[in-house]
Amino acid sequence: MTAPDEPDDDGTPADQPGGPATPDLVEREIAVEQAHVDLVYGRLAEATRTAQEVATAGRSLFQSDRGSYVREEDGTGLYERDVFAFQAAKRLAVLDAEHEGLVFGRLDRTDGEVRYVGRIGVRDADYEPLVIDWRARAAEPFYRATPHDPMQVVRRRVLRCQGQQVIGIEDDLLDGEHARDDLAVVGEGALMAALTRARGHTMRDIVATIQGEQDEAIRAPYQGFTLISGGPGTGKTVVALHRAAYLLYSNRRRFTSGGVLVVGPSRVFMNYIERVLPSLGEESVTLRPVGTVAGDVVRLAGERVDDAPTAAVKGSLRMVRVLRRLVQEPPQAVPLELRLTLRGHVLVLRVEALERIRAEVLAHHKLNAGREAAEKALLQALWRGRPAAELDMERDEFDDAVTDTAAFTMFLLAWWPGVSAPTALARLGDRGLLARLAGSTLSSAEQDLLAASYPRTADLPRTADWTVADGALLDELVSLLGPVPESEERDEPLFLPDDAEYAEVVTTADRLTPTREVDPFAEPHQTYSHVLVDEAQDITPMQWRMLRRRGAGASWTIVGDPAQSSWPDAAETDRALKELVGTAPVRRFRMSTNYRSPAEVFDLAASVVVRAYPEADLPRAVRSTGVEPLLLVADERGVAAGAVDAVVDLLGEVEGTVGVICAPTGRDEVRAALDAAALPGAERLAVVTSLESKGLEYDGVLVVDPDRIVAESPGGVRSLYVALTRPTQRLVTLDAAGDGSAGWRRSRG
Ligand SMILES: Nc1ncnc2c1ncn2[C@@H]1O[C@H](COP(=O)(O)OP(=O)(O)OP(=O)(O)O)[C@@H](O)[C@H]1O
Repeated sequence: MTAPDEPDDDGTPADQPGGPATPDLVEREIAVEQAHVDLVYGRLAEATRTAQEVATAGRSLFQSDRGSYVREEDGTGLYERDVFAFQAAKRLAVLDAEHEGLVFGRLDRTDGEVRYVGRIGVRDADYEPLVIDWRARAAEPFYRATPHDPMQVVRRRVLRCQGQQVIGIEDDLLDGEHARDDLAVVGEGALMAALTRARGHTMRDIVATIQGEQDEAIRAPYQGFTLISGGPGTGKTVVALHRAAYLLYSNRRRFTSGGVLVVGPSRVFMNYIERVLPSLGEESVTLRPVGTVAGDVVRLAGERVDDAPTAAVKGSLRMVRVLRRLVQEPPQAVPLELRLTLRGHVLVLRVEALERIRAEVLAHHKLNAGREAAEKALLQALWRGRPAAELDMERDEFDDAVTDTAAFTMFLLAWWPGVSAPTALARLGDRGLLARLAGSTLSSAEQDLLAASYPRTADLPRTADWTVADGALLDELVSLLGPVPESEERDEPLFLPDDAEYAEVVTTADRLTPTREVDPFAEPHQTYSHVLVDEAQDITPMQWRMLRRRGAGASWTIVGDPAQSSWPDAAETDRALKELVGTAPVRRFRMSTNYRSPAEVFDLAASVVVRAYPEADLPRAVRSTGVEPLLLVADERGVAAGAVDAVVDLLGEVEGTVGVICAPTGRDEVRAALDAAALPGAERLAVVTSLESKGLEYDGVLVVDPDRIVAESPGGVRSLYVALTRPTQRLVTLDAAGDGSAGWRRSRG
């Protein structure tokens, strides 16, 4: 591509590389870029029209008009030629609706070539590229070139657009030596411009300003495990999402047919990130909060959370042992004896024999797949115990006669019923049974907690009652029990009906074509060819097992920061992750720059976390606002009233969102006080717990009663660290006690 015509140069020194940009110059440069952007949109509009015409004409010709019959191969050729344009136009419609700017970058190279970079690749009628897809190799220098290693790029330009209008440009001069005299350089730098803009309620893509170290992680090969670490605000989440889009681009066949699963901490978080992939033109990724990953095998809402100590028991690897014992238990209310009459003779199997048979069958079969084997074993035992002298029968005849009796058939169904995972898990509410199963595995206090979380009612817990941690236990049970035979599902069905509502932001329906070789009875879990896990520091060992079932043959991207963990036993999660990785190849990337919080805010947060967690990976903040965090103390009216005052000020100080972060037991009171105050600008406000604030960000943040957050979270100070690192602009804290006793302040390093 050659450089588009520059408008007439008025010859002022301001046009020289590096010189100050006058408003005139900026306007003229914008006009140049607008001309190219118009060309691209014009080309796409033209391609859409042709594709639609061909589609319509082709359909009518093939369907009815025998007179103007067109040979099939001609029609196919027309379709093929325009399918690309049609698909591109369809994607553009998505992008247009979702996002500003299909074209966002330009590279001026030392050899005079100009390359435009955009969300998708577009060619002109002669097949010359008008825009290169950001994921293509030719676009790499846009993200990697630096003044130190310019990669043949003289000037990198970022275009800011609103719809199809170019409204701003930001340049970096990377190679002054090779710059033409008339090469203009304008703007303050695209990154800073992007970072200082106010935030909305959903995350934006960063495709125009991806930084070098981020780009390396995004474009890393897919095989094995890619582990991305870094402190708060270093872009781990956006990098992971752009990586998903990159993998789909560079290995489309593999990943669209095999599927990509993105797992995050909560539904709020998934809603926050859900627009990033569509804005990059990717609709085919499955997004799931970790609480509903098991939604493919059991019905669950996965919204409720257990209190911290209970969640810790349910997440521990020790639960595997408890559940294995649970499935060995005879189901509730099974008959203790088999007794039937055959040709006047009474045949009996007593409880000891039955227990032996059950254990033997379960040693080789999952419970729900074991009934046939159980039947055979019962027949064998009856045969061995028959009065052989008096009952003169061949074996086949004997078996037929026994299985024909109603007593045997009814016994078998009652003694070996199909058991669903929810039915099995609910039995842990039986404290006596739990003591038997977990006596040597869980402490008595832990058993109490577990039993109390499954109330003993006549009915099963409702779908909405299962907690996030229960999801992994139910999943483990499905894998231990196998699917319930369809004919006898008595409670919650194992497979979801078509209209089931579960939290899948983008469905995989398209992906699951009938050609997939998955036998749902052999392996009920949906599997994926790439699994991407965000906030991995909070994935419990039981949840890692659940995720592993979704990605048995997958490649993985795992993103996290141990210093933000809310799991009490960091070593145990670490072990679980190591077990998952095994001997597979591992690639590690560390993100080192905090793009979210100003230095003043991050310094405070860092000083708090290092005391409790000295090994925290502290990034360098890229911005500074000159405004120190405000540390307030509630007066005699209490924290809720103090929070309302502080929020009024914050709403006035920042343009975008304001987050109020509370301890779990304090949130409702603060929310009620804010609701009652009915503040103008309340639509910009969110009141959340520190757990719920994971992965999110707000322009202004009020952290209410930091000591209480530390006290109520299993992650302790690490949970407070999460809260303190959410602001993009302003941080305010509000202590409850006015006597200077706030522990978190005293413990600052
Ligand atoms: N290259 C970039 N250009 C523009 N903005 C960026 C860039 N990298 C990151 N950001 C912004 O920085 C903020 C933090 O990014 P992100 O949420 O991905 O960080 P994180 O490392 O996942 O944080 P945490 O661990 O705290 O959840 C987001 O607003 C993101 O858009």
